[in-house]
Amino acid sequence: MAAILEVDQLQKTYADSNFGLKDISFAIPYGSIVGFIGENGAGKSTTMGSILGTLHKDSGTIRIFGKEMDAKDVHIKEDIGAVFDTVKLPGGLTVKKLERVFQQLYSNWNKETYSNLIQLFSLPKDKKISGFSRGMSMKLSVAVALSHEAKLLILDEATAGLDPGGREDMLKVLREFVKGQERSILLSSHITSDIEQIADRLIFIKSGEILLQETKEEILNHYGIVQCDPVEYQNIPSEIRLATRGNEVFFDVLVSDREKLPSSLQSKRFSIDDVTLLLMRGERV
Ligand SMILES: Nc1ncnc2c1ncn2[C@@H]1O[C@H](COP(=O)(O)OP(=O)(O)OP(=O)(O)O)[C@@H](O)[C@H]1O
Repeated sequence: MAAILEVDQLQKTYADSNFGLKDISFAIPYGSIVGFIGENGAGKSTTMGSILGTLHKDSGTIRIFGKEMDAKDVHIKEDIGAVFDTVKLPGGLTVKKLERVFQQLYSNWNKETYSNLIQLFSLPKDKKISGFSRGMSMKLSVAVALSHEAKLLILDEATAGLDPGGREDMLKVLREFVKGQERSILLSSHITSDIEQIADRLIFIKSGEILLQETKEEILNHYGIVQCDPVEYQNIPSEIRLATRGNEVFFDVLVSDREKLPSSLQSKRFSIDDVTLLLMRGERV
C-alpha cells in the first residue's frame, strides 16, 4: 500500500531569512509514528507548515493518501489533524462551546471521542479556554485533532509543557491512534525520550537538511556509539562512520553498523538522545 504521506524534494525559503529547506524527502507508512528531531530553527515547523499548506512551498511535491495535496481540497484537510503550539483556540469559549463550533466545521465530528479525551485529560468543561495553562491548551488541541477522525496527525511539540502524567496519557492516546494500521502520526518534539518511547521511525533534520532517516529498531539494534582515540578511529571503516565529536585525544563516533567495528572497539549503551547529540553537534565524516 502507498504511504499515507509522501514528501518529495520539498524546498522552502523565506524572503527575509537565509534559511531554506533543502530537498526534503520522506514517506510515512500507514500505521506508523514518525519522530521529527532537530534543534531550534532546524526546519521542523517549516516542513510541517508546507505539508499542511499553511506555508507556501517553493517547489517539491506532497502526496497525502496517494493524492497530491491541493490547498483547496477541503476533504483532504478534514483527514489531517494538526497541533501547533502557535495555533490559538478561541479563548472566550469553553470546552463545551468549542465542540459546537467544531461540529459545524467537521462533517465527521465524533462526540464520544471528544468527551472521552476531555475526561482522560481532566480538562474542565465550563472554564473559558483563555484561563487554560499551556499544557491544558495542548491537550485540548490534541482532543480536537483526534475527534474529527483525522487519518494523519501532524503534531508540533504536542508533548511540550505537559507534566509526566499528562505526557504518559498523551503517548498512550497516540499509540492507540495508529493501532489499526490505517492512521499515522508525524510528531516533532525536543523531548527525545518521548519520541524514543512511541516513534517507530526517526527523521533527523539540521539546517533545513535531513541528516538521517531510519527505523528506531534499526538504530537501536544495529547502530553504535564508540569512544576511541585517533589511531582506533582510523580502524573504523569509513562507510559506517556517520558523525564524530570530540577533541584531539578522544572521539565519540556514531556508526551505522556496530558489527563492522574492529574487535578492539565496542559500542557503549546509547539512547536516541545520544544519537541526536552526535548528529546535531558532531561533524559528518
Ligand atoms: N516567517 C518566517 N520568516 C522568516 N524566517 C522564518 C520564518 N519562520 C521561520 N523562519 C526561520 O526558518 C528557520 C526554521 O524555523 P522552524 O520554525 O521551521 O524551525 P523548527 O525546527 O521548527 O524550530 P523549533 O524547534 O525552535 O520550533 C529558522 O531559522 C527561522 O528563523
